[in-house]
Amino acid sequence: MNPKISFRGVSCTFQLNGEVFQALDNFSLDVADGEFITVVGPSGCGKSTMMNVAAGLLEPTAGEVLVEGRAVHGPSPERGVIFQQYALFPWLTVRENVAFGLDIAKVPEPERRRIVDRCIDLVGLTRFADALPKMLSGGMKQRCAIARAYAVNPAILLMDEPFGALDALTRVTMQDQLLATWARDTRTVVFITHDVEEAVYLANRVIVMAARPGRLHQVIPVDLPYPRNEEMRLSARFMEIRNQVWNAVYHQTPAIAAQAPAA
Ligand SMILES: Nc1ncnc2c1ncn2[C@@H]1O[C@H](COP(=O)(O)OP(=O)(O)OP(=O)(O)O)[C@@H](O)[C@H]1O
Repeated sequence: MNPKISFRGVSCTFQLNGEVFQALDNFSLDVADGEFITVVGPSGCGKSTMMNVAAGLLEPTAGEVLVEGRAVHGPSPERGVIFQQYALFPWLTVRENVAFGLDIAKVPEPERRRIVDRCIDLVGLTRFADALPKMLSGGMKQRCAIARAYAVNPAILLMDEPFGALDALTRVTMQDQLLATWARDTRTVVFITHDVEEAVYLANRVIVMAARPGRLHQVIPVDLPYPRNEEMRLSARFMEIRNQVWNAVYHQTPAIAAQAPAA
């Protein structure tokens, strides 16, 4: 079967203080339709750069990203993007923020209301539907951003550390909600995280990147069945894969190993 997303030899360079800096070097990866992949790696290894190319927000210096065989040259509603910074419109309520993409797509009113209510409910913000973003906590803002991305029902979700700013409990709940949504309504997901356990818990495959230059380091399949649950986090197999990902991330080089947090 043809991949949903295909990174083909993607390289990105930036000019930094008059010098050429290689943020991503010859990155190639196929992502299958409906696959959930997570991306981990040391800071500065090009994770966001890779995602920005897939989102169509950045043109690569070499190579290309194909979606269903078509080259990406700009953003598209088929690719929903969620960043750690919530990027909500401060003057719109939660409901209006979530409805934003549907307004642009001219989805008629009864249908729009149904979708907005469902997405707000999915992220647990029903009581705050008429609140402005300034009245929400960080976690609630992020849930609103996620509801907004879900509302336009993109075939591909590109998520750049979406749960990074959430407290531990909200984060675990959001992981389960994301997997439940994905199981009901399968999309292709590319999810960047710094959290190795989160990477293993969510993914079909964990992509480990390396830095200087940013590149693909290892692809680690996660052979745990779905639906995943809290008990699995304590299973021997989960710990085994988690340790494999941990070693791939933090023992790439002695310099990175020296900075590694306690395992
Ligand atoms: N627009 C830019 N101009 C110059 N350098 C850039 C630009 N964007 C990214 N870089 C550099 O490219 C490298 C990769 O950045 P990127 O944000 O993709 O890494 P990352 O793996 O997502 O990092 P982190 O985990 O810290 O978020 C970094 O060294 C960064 O400083």
